[in-house]
Amino acid sequence: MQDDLNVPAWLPPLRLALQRVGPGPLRWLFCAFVGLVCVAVSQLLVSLMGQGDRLSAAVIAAVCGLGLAALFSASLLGLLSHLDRALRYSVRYATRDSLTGLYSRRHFLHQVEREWSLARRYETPCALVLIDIDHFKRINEAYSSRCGDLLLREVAGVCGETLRHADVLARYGGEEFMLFLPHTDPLGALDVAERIRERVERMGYGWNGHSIPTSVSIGVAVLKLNHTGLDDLLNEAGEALHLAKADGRNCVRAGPGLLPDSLSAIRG
Ligand SMILES: Nc1nc2c(ncn2[C@@H]2O[C@H](COP(=O)(O)OP(=O)(O)OP(=O)(O)O)[C@@H](O)[C@H]2O)c(=O)[nH]1
Repeated sequence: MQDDLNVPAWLPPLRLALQRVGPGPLRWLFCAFVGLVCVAVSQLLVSLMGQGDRLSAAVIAAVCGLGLAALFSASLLGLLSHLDRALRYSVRYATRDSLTGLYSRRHFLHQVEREWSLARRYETPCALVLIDIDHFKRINEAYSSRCGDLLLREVAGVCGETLRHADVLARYGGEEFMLFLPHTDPLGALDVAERIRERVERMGYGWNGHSIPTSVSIGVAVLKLNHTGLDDLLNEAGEALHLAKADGRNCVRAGPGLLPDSLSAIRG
């Protein structure tokens, strides 16, 4: 899913143009401009005082005018380029988690609230998948929090590996990831969750020569007719995750009423 960048369409071509000119030529342009202004002012003064050659003074003044226009354009491009970069930077930091590069919780909720309303209005299926790394505290304590940080990045990468364009993945909390799947029925959502669980189990994370067995517990919930807000879906995903933890971790559990009992527990 794309960021809401809100960058005007004319900014990128301008930025490209400025990048082509580059900072070095811009500096030379500025020096040339200052030189031209000096010459122009002196020639205009000479011309106004009725001395010297009026034609050459006018030509020099015109050249200076062009130089001024060129410099003004270049400065404007520079300024726009800076603004564009600053805008992209601030959008990225407002919407992304700095460690994993995934969406932040706030941005996720903002995006998903809209998607959830659409799904409810048009009665299309959608699902929430809550993913939590097992025994993460132990890993932090045994191998350092740097090791934990890198593990978070790895798991984020695995979670994002097979997503569709419309799916929304976020770092939801410390060692928790949340995945919203629009247009996805319960079996589809359970399938995605199980694939993520398997991939994490197989990813083979290592730290300083130690192999660290890694697993995730996953709770899955889907939109139901009796849901009145996104919170209902979030709560059900949370409940399913608790079930997965209580059932020994490294497994996927479905939220209440999502599937018949015989199907609601998938063990990895
Ligand atoms: N390295 C690192 N650790 C974090 C980060 N955010 C939260 N944590 C740690 O994650 C740990 C989460 O611990 P718990 O909530 O007990 O979960 P757990 O140890 O995974 O236990 P279960 O979920 O029950 O399997 C805490 O020790 C937090 O300090 C982070 O950004 N980096």
